[in-house]
Amino acid sequence: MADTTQTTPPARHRTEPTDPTNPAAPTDPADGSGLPRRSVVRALLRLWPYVRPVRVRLSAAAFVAVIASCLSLVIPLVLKWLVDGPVADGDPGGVWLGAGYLLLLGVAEALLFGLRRWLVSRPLAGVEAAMREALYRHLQRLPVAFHDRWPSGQLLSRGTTDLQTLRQFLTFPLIFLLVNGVTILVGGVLLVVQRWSLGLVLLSPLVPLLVLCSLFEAKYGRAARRTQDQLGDLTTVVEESVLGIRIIKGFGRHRSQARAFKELTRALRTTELRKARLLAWIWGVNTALPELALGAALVFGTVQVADGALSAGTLVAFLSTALALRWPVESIGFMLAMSNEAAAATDRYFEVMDEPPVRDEPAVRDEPSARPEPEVRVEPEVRVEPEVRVEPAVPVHGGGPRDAPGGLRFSGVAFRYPDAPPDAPPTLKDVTLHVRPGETMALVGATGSGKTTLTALVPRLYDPTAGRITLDGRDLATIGRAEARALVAVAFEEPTLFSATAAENVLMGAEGAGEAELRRALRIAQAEEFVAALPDGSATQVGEQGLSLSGGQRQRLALARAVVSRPRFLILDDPLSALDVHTEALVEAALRQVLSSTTALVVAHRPSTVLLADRVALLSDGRIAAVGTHHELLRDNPEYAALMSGGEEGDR
Ligand SMILES: Nc1ncnc2c1ncn2[C@@H]1O[C@H](COP(=O)(O)OP(=O)(O)OP(=O)(O)O)[C@@H](O)[C@H]1O
Repeated sequence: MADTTQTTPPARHRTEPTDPTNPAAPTDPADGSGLPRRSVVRALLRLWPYVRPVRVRLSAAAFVAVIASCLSLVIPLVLKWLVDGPVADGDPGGVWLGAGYLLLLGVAEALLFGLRRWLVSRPLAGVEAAMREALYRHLQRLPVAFHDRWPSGQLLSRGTTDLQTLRQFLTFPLIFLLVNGVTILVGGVLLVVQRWSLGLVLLSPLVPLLVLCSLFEAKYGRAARRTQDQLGDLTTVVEESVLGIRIIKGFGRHRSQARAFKELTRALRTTELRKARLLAWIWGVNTALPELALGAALVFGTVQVADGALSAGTLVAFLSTALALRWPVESIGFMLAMSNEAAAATDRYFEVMDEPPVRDEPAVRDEPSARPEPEVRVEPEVRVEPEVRVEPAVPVHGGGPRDAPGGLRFSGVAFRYPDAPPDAPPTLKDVTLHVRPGETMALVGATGSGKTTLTALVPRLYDPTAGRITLDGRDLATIGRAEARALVAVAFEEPTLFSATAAENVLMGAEGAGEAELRRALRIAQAEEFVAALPDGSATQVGEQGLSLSGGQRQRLALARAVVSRPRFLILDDPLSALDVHTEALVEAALRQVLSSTTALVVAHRPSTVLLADRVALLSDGRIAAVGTHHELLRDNPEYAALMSGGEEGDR
């Protein structure tokens, strides 16, 4: 087989025709797509680890199919015997016997093809399931940065349509390319043996067909890849439209959204039509050239029979063999098309599978020498505001001495998103902050200042690019991700609920937690009452497939999930933003009990949330610009006062 395409692995712009990861990849200028080409066989060979467990069944199915196909070549030989023997001799008994043989051969062929399908159906469905499971498992282990980069539709289409394409390839073209190849070879030998001169006439289109097929394959491969990418883009748009249906309707954007969708479907249709044209072209060529050769052989053979140089039976057998080879030859274009689609699907599948997963092991070993030195990047012209380190006016819950080793400590932490533009400054430049054991620290900053980014470093959703974070004196880089996530619980402003019951959603936060813990967590999050009022209480299905909950109800369930495990460290990213003032006050009162035994970092936008905290840290320009109590910062820090202005009224 010749070549197919491979485009750029990840991409927000899936159908961009360039491959930045491989600028030297050869392209086919004639195609005009600029897409690089890649060996179909090399791509498909990567399926071997998944196909290996079913290799015996697959080989047996191929063997059975080859036998069935070759049986069809025996039929012309029986015909020859029938025409030259019983028919020529006027022997009705012999004719009935011949008809019986033909019927037997036909039935045997049908049974064998049925057996082939039975042999492969179940194991290949298993291969598809195993590949899908492997993809899902791998997606769970890929870093958050990967998911930031990849559109969800591209991942969805890889896990659905691409894997379906692969199963179809393994069920049909993989076996039939072999079967057809063997049938054409055996049939060709039979033709030449029966009458070499006629055989050569019939086989004369072979070389031009091979050349045309390889041309077809190269072009079709690129179109196949493009279609699958466009399908992924389309899936992304559909998914976003469904998830954002309220926004689309609310802003009356359904027309523009429909227009954008139409453009994508048009682009997909254009590529599909290109594929159809290519397929029609190769199908036409694969039919016309052999038919022309067959016509020529028929004329040539008839002349030979008329001259008495050839028996009528031999000509009938010859033509029957030629007709038996029609389908194997005609279908080659179709088989190549499916193989190219499978190769493109394989490439797309392994683009994700080849992404390195996050390893659940410490980034560095717990040796002082192995720890990365905090990289303090302070540009001389940028003045860092001195930290207002004033002892809290209110007593710190369970607080230790000022420089106790425990708690949560950031030392010279810097962070840049992996997909940030190269000239963009890092999101966090030099964050140094100590949240004492048992202390609740509010994190305040202008929008986009990096608060969410900083909190995401604690459960190791991302690792800092420089500097160090310690949990109770232990370097986070020396703690495995699983352990870090057992120590740290998080609740985000955007509460995500899964298609599961309310109880299951909450208990996701603590392995092995029971009913008592569930009740306690729901009580703290002020969710007990509304959960009890759900049709099946905490056993009510919520999330995407379940009952729709209000934003505040979702936030409270997410908060319950964060506190259910009584975490050592709690990270809350503005988790009360959707609550009314009254409920917020109740949640805060209950949270205070939890927070007194937990070291917490709470992103806050409103003074009411800030007042939950013992102290407040102001994040500005990628650094902690000030630390103090709410009132101290209000008094001493104009930036903080500006951020908090307007929210004071009504707060305690
Ligand atoms: N995945 C990402 N890749 C690249 N840049 C990102 C990514 N996520 C966030 N950013 C950028 O990092 C900066 C800080 O974002 P972050 O969400 O941490 O801010 P924030 O202080 O939490 O904002 P807000 O108060 O509005 O929630 C922003 O400029 C944002 O554009």
